Amino acid sequence: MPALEIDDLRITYRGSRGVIPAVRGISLSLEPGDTLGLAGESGCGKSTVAAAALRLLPPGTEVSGRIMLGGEDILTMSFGRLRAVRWAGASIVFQGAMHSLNPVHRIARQVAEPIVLHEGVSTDAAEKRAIELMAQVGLPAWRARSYPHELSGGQRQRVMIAMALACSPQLIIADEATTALDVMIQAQVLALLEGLVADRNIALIMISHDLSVLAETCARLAVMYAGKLVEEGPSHEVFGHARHPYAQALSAAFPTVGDPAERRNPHGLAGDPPDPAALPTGCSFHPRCPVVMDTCASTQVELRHARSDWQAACLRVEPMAPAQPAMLAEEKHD
Ligand SMILES: Nc1ncnc2c1ncn2[C@@H]1O[C@H](COP(=O)(O)OP(=O)(O)OP(=O)(O)O)[C@@H](O)[C@H]1O
Repeated sequence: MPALEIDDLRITYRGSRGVIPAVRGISLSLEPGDTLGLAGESGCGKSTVAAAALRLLPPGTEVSGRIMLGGEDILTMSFGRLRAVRWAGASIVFQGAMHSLNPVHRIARQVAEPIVLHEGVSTDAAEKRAIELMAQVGLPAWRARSYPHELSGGQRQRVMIAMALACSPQLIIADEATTALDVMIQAQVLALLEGLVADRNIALIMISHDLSVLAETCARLAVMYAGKLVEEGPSHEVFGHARHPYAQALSAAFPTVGDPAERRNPHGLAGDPPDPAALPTGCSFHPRCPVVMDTCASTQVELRHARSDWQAACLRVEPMAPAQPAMLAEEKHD
């Protein structure tokens, strides 16, 4: 059973800024142990997808489609079940989550909190587990008695990862979890997270605007633009050999993992992403596309398979030929 299955997810915010269709029909599937990097410029809807996966969107937000976490429907489950699923079924490490540690409580107590809440064990037993978890994320036992302000940024982010792992979820979403850290520490924390999820067969979605970091950590990459996926495939193909011109531009903007000196204009493109409340017609990327064609302004392009494991939403991508009837007959015969 997939750890997470998202099917035709659509999310619209309604508020003082008007109607904002932030996510416009996204489908994703992750088996246990799968790692997926979700990339795209600011405002393309990455965090909205993450928040939806745990039903953390603001009240009044319109959501349609289906989000199945380990076979359970997140969008329709009761609040009681939802409380049980958060931390224990899936957990999110947000950008700057390290600032959300409670300054007046010692570290061990905070890591122990979800364990007490979800597993009903005593505080002492949970703190013992917390210290074991801290060792697994590379923090010495004596740090258990520290307060958050006594830890460096990297150490606090390790604490957040320990909390995310505490109740053995089947899915972890890391949303720009290491962006605030310096490059060396970022690499250490990412390697740690990668190892921990692999050991435990946890599915991981890692969100970043930096495609090179995602390609290093995740087996597959998905690139979002204006609320839609524009490309999805194996990391070693999408990073460096992308089919969609937007994914190509993102790859070119982050050519080398973790080397800020090599980073060119992070957009690598003229202009900005469109206002989600006033999207261009046809392909949303066409006004910025370096290889735009006349038909792009009038044609909505959905993801098409360039290969069985690789999809891109661009008219220039030659769709894979459909399987021949003779081959199908042979498969049936087998
Ligand atoms: N609570 C909200 N109310 C109204 N609009 C929102 C809300 N949260 C996000 N948005 C809008 O939805 C769109 C998608 O935002 P989202 O934060 O998901 O993008 P993102 O790709 O994660 O960007 P970033 O990398 O900057 O976090 C943006 O236009 C954003 O302004």
